[in-house]
Amino acid sequence: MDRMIGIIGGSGVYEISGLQDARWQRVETPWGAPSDEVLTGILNGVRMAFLPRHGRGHVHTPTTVPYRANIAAMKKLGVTDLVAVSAVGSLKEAYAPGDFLIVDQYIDRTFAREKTFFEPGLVGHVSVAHPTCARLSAACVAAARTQGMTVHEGGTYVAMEGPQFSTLAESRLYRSWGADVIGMTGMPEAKLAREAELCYACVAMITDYDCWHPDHDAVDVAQVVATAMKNADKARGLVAALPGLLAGPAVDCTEGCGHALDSAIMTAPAKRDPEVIARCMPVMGRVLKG
Ligand SMILES: CSC[C@H]1O[C@H](OP(=O)(O)O)[C@H](O)[C@@H]1O
Ligand SMILES: Nc1ncnc2[nH]cnc12
Repeated sequence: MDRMIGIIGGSGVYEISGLQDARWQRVETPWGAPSDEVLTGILNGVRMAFLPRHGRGHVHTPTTVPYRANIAAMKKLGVTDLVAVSAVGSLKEAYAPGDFLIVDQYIDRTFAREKTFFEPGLVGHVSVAHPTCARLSAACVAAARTQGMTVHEGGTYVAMEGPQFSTLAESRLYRSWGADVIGMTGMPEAKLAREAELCYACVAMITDYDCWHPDHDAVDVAQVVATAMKNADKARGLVAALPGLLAGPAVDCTEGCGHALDSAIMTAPAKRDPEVIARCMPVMGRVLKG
């Protein structure tokens, strides 16, 4: 099998263009339906799957996005390399609206979401010390450079519950922690991708200065949408450059993403719940089979 690229599109990115044999298809998972149908097709010889995170027309709040179904749908379609595109606020002067940042760390402040595929009857713990795939992230940086984009390599994303934007005190607190950008959807997406043994990278599109910057108005949806629209073509250019950088057979990722579950499962085989095993098979089949 060859590598397959999955794209989860964030606010302002509800489709990708240029796919051969493009079709929107329904995918069902044990965790229900994903945010929308998935657009599949071929781009420059590489199989692609695109899913708008909030659904076409933006129907899901950051809390109600069906994160488990989204990751499971990508896995089920055969995706090996999953790139998330996310609109974010900047927490640093040097990261200006219109710039892109390839995230490599997260602070997870979300609290009202299902964050794991594991459940009683099948308990496991994966490492998220390095929550993104360095190989895939490097490809995203290279793809951004082919488009002449201003791209920052590595940075910490604060995932907040939302849907309200931050208070000034919160924004200042996150800055004091040294975080770089803030958004509402990066978690639990990255954690679930790790449990599903997918390579995951996050292309953060900076749309605003949140509310801490003395020279800029506090963020509102109009600002986010205007900057996202202005930069959507750049994001699409980055996506179009990925197949040329990632094409090839689906050999094990050098970063070990495809083996995240090797020593993760704690529940003794005799104590595992067959129903839970059946449910988790589409995402953890590699270690649950046999
Ligand atoms: C439209 S402003 C807030 C909204 O935008 C970001 O979405 P995404 O991460 O899917 O690009 C942010 O996380 C919020 O969900
Ligand atoms: N300032 C901000 N806070 C949270 N999510 C965002 N998405 C885009 N800008 C944001």
